[in-house]
Amino acid sequence: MKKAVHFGAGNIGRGFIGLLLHQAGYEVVFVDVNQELVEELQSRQTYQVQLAMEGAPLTTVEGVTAIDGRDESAVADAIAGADLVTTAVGPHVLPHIAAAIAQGISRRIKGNQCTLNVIACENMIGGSEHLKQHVFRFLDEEDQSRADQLIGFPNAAVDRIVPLQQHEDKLLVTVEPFFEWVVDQSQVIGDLPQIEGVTYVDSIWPYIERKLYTVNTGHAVIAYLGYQKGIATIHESIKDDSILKAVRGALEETGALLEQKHGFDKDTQDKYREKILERFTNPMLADRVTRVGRSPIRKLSPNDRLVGPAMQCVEKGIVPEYLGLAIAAALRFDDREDPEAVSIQQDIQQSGLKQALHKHTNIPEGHPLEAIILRHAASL
Ligand SMILES: NC(=O)c1ccc[n+]([C@@H]2O[C@H](COP(=O)([O-])OP(=O)(O)OC[C@H]3O[C@@H](n4cnc5c(N)ncnc54)[C@H](O)[C@@H]3O)[C@@H](O)[C@H]2O)c1
Ligand SMILES: O=P(O)(O)OC[C@@H](O)[C@@H](O)[C@H](O)[C@H](O)CO
Repeated sequence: MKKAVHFGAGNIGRGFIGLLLHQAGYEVVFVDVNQELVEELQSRQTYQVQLAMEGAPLTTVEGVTAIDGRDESAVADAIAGADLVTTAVGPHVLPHIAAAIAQGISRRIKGNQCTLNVIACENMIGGSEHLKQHVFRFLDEEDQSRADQLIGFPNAAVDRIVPLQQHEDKLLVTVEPFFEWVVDQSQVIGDLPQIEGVTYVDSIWPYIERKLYTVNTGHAVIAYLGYQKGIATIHESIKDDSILKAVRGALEETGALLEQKHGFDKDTQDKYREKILERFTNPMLADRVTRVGRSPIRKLSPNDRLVGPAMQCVEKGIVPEYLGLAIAAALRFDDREDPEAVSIQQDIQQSGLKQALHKHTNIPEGHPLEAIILRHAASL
């Protein structure tokens, strides 16, 4: 049986990647640092996935196990014998799993010449390449040159809304019915992993930008504006007329950018946007605005879903009015449970909103986007 090592037994790990890998005939070994999750997976070796729709049956994922991520040697052993490695840990965690992956690669290339692909399934542009850079820091020159020939790090875009789980069964995971997993085949080394549900494309760039700047931009606009209005969930927030207007406005801005940049035709992009807005209305997900708005420092960073497209819009002559509104709302996101939100609020208190804006977004002083954001921030 083929073996896949998957880092992150959380929502996307169990509810999407683990499920598809299992259905493709892989034995899935999860790596996680959450001891409770690891022990449950080790003892039960099975879990269930539930679709967020009326009357949907449960799908059982069997033959899984887990390794504690702190046991680097055990993780490296698993990688040495794996056919595929995937991750869904969050972008900021990738540097922390790099040492174990490097150790596994090093053991593996000394023992065999089999190719391996490592796919980061994170909401970020160039996630697998980014992971590769971290992994290569732990390899000597000889291993680096062999790894370059044997180990692929194909970039990917993953899309499936998986909210925070609140079941008595700690492993049960509720997911939306829709999913999309796109992988850059030009970066795969060896045979393409055969996984039903994975779409291989020649260049991932347009797909990841379209996903991040539509699904995640739209999600962020709703989350930050919903939070400002004291609304708890995404599906309730999108019922508010002013929020619906703002998310449509922001997605028209990113849509115009994507059309100019990647040549997506307007009709296709309009249909894509409407499908996504419909996904956000699913009440059975009960997806909290605090989950979707989580980690605002990451979400306000220059290459992420708000500032990234807003800056590019300005360059292309598109006025990012609604993106600017969402950036202002993100700066006002003061969820005390979120360490990044707390840190931004401290910066605002100490140095003022304008300084905090520059620090977290890298938007230059005097840039047209600055004025749009400050105007909206003053009225929130
Ligand atoms: N939830 C979604 O709707 C969704 C959809 C698409 C993509 N994503 C992306 O998937 C990634 C994971 O998101 P999630 O919602 O599943 O988060 P999550 O918090 O549910 O899962 C992350 C898991 O990673 C584990 N982890 C943390 N540090 C680790 C380490 N050093 N080694 C191994 N495991 C570690 C955590 O314990 C947790 O179980 C993120 O990049 C997210 O943007 C999420
Ligand atoms: O996971 P994040 O924090 O990057 O973004 C929050 C949500 O927008 C995200 O998890 C979506 O649910 C997901 O990307 C849908 O595919």
